[in-house]
Amino acid sequence: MRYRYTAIILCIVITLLELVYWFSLDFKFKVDLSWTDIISESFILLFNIVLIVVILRARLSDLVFWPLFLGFVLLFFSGVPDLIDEITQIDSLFLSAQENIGYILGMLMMTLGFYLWGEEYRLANHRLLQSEKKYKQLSITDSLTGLYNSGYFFNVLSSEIALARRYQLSLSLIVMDIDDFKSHNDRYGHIEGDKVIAAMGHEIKAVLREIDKPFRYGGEEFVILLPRTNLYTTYTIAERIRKAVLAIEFEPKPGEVVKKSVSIGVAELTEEDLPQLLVARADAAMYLAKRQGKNRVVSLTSEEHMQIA
Ligand SMILES: Nc1nc2c(ncn2[C@@H]2O[C@H](COP(=O)(O)OP(=O)(O)OP(=O)(O)O)[C@@H](O)[C@H]2O)c(=O)[nH]1
Repeated sequence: MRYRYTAIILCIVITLLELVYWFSLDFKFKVDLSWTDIISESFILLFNIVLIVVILRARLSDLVFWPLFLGFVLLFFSGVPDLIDEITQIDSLFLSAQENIGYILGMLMMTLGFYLWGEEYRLANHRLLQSEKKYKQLSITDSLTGLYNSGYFFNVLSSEIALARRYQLSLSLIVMDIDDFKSHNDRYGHIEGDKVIAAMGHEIKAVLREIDKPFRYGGEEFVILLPRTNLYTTYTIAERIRKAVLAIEFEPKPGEVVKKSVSIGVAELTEEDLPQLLVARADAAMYLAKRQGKNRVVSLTSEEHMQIA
């Protein structure tokens, strides 16, 4: 910024030198100066002032500022001889060359400056959109697993249910909980526990289709929404997840290989289901899986749920 004001001071000095040069010439004021000439020249002067204030006040990068500023200076110095020519009778080859060359170069520099300004604006806008997208993604993502977080679950659940109802599509839900996780945490520590949760998140993602939405629901609990999927297919997918997860080998201590199983509950949306009821049914199925010995998938229809509730 300091250099920018130095450049302005330099401009003023050059203008003063120009005026000295002008007064050293042999000239006469025009006697037939009209009001329209005076008004139009005043407006050009005003335009110049506004232009330089805009250029100085806008937070421009050096790449944009210098072509614009140089363009302004050249246009300004091509305007000075034009002004002299308007109000005096003078014949100077130097002034006429200054006017024409200054005008052409000034216009070129201004064009370049405005082009670069536009490009920078476009790029900044693009970056802003990208970071907005990134922050939105972060706000709905669980940092440990990379799955969606539980806060986002209920938003998606309502919209998926609305969509399924509107187009008469099936929709299923999986609730999954890691077995005996407390003892794993107690034995190997919280960090090793986190590694299990992260690896399971990764495995769930790998098994699912693009349209399925997995969430980390609580500490060691996951839920998965499966649009356009009936209970039977969901059961098959849940089995695939259970086997894939069970195949992961953890080594929380050197030489000690551990495998972790999961209990899974599965439910399908019925016509009269409220969102909470679908979750409660899949949850009840998961607890049934725990009670039946863990490491298994249990599905519950709404009739079966009513019988055990
Ligand atoms: N490492 C780690 N542990 C967690 C996290 N969230 C919850 N836990 C732990 O998970 C354990 C859950 O234990 P319980 O709910 O008793 O269940 P469990 O030991 O898995 O037993 P079952 O569910 O019956 O198989 C608790 O010890 C919690 O402290 C987490 O983000 N990281």
